[in-house]
Amino acid sequence: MDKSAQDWVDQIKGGRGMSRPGDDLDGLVASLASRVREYKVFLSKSTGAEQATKGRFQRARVIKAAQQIISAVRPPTDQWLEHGHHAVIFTAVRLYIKWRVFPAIPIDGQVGMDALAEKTGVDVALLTRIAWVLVGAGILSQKENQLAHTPRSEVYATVNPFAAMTQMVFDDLLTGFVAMPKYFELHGRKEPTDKQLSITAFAEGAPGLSFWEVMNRDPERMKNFMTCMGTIDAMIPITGSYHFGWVGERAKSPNCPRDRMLLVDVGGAQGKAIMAICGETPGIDRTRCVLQDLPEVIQEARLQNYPGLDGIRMVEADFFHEQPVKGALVYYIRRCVHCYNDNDCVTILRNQAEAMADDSRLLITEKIIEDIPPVEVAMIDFYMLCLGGKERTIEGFEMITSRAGLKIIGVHGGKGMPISVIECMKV
Ligand SMILES: C[S@@+](CC[C@H](N)C(=O)[O-])C[C@H]1O[C@@H](n2cnc3c(N)ncnc32)[C@H](O)[C@@H]1O
Repeated sequence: MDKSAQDWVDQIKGGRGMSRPGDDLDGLVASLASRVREYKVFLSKSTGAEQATKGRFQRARVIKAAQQIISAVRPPTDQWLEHGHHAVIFTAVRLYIKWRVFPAIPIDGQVGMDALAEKTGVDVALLTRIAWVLVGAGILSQKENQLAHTPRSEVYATVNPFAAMTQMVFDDLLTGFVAMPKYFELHGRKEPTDKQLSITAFAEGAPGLSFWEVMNRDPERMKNFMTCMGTIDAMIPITGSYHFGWVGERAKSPNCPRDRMLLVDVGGAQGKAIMAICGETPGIDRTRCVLQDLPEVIQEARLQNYPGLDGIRMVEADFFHEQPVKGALVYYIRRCVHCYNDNDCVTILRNQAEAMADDSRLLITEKIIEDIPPVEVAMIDFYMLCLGGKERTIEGFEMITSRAGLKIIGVHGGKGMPISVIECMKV
C-alpha cells in the first residue's frame, strides 16, 4: 500500500524505519574496529608495491564496514538527500576543475575569496556558493573568508589522471545517466542491442551515432577520454595469466607452414599488448605477428614507430567486417568485447571464427565478473551501459561465444581477477 509522508514520519518516530539486520550498531562498530586493525597491520607489513596493488581491496573493507554503520543510522527516508548531495558535490567539483579554481588555491597556504574570484574570472558570489558545498563536503577548508586545500582537493590542483577521470565521468557519462529514463521509454526496457543506438548519443541529441562517433566529434574530449583509458589500462596486467610459450614451440614444428601467422592482436591499439607478449615469449617470430586495428589507429602506431613493434606487421581492419588474416595460430582480442552489446559482440567474434583454422585459438581477454559483483565492478558495468557495452559473467561469455560458433576450452585467470583470458576454438 502507498504510504503518505506522515506515515513515514510516524514510522521513523516509532523507530520502525531502522528495524533492519544492520541495526546491531555495537556489532557494526566492532566489525569496523577489526577492519581498521587489519588495515593497519597490512600497512605496517606491506611494501609500497603491495600497497599500490592490494591497498584498494584492504581500504574497501574498511570503507564498507564504515558505510554499514552509516546505513544503520541514517533513516531510509533520507536517501534522497544522499543522492542529491552526491550530484551537487560532483557538479561543484567539475565546475572548479573547469574554471581552474583548484590550481589557483595555494598548496601550502590560503587565499581570500575575492582574490580567488579575481584570479579565476568567476563572480565572487557564485564562487562562494560553490565553495560552501565543497567546504561542507570536506573537500576544501575555509576559515573566515580564506579558502585552503585539503588532501581531497589537492588531487584536483594539477593536471593528472584523477582529475581527468572526474571530468570523464561527468562529461561523458552523466548526460547518459540523466537521459536513461527517456531512452528506455523510447527503445524499450532492455539492454541496447545496436552500437548505433548508444545512450550517450541519444543524450547528446545525436541518435544513430555510436559512443565512439560521438566522442570523435571533439578531439579535446577524446584526448581526455584516452588519458583515462590509459590510466585504467596501466592498472591491468597484460601478461601472466596465459602462457604463450606453446606458440613459439608450434611455430618451429615441421607441420606449421612458415607463412602461417602466429598471433593477430585484433583491436590492438598502439600495440602495447603485442609488444609485451612478443617481448616475454621466446621463439615468437615478430614477422609472423600482426597488429590490427582501425586505419586511423594503425596510422598513428606507424607514426609512433615504437622499437618494440619492429618487424610486427600492421594491418588496417574493421572487426565488424571479414578479417584479412586467415588461419593464424592465435587471434587475441583484449578489452574490445566489453565495449559492445551482445549482438555486436557476436558479429565481432563470428568474424574471427570465420578467419580461424580448425586448430586456431581465439583468446578473449576481458574481466570476468561475478554474479553478484562487488559494487565498484557493478558501477563500471553501469558506465559501460552508457557506452553501449557490458561487463560479463562467464555465462555471458559462454552465450556470445556459442552464438558466434566458438567453444570455450579454457579460462585463465578467473573471477575476481582484473583480467582473464578465455580461450576458444571453432565449434
Ligand atoms: C579499449 S581499446 C583496447 C585496446 C587494446 N586491445 C588494449 O587492450 O589496450 C579498444 C580498441 O578497439 C579498437 N576498435 C574499435 N572499433 C573497432 C573496429 N570496428 N575494428 C577494429 N578495431 C576497433 C579501438 O581502436 C581500440 O584500439
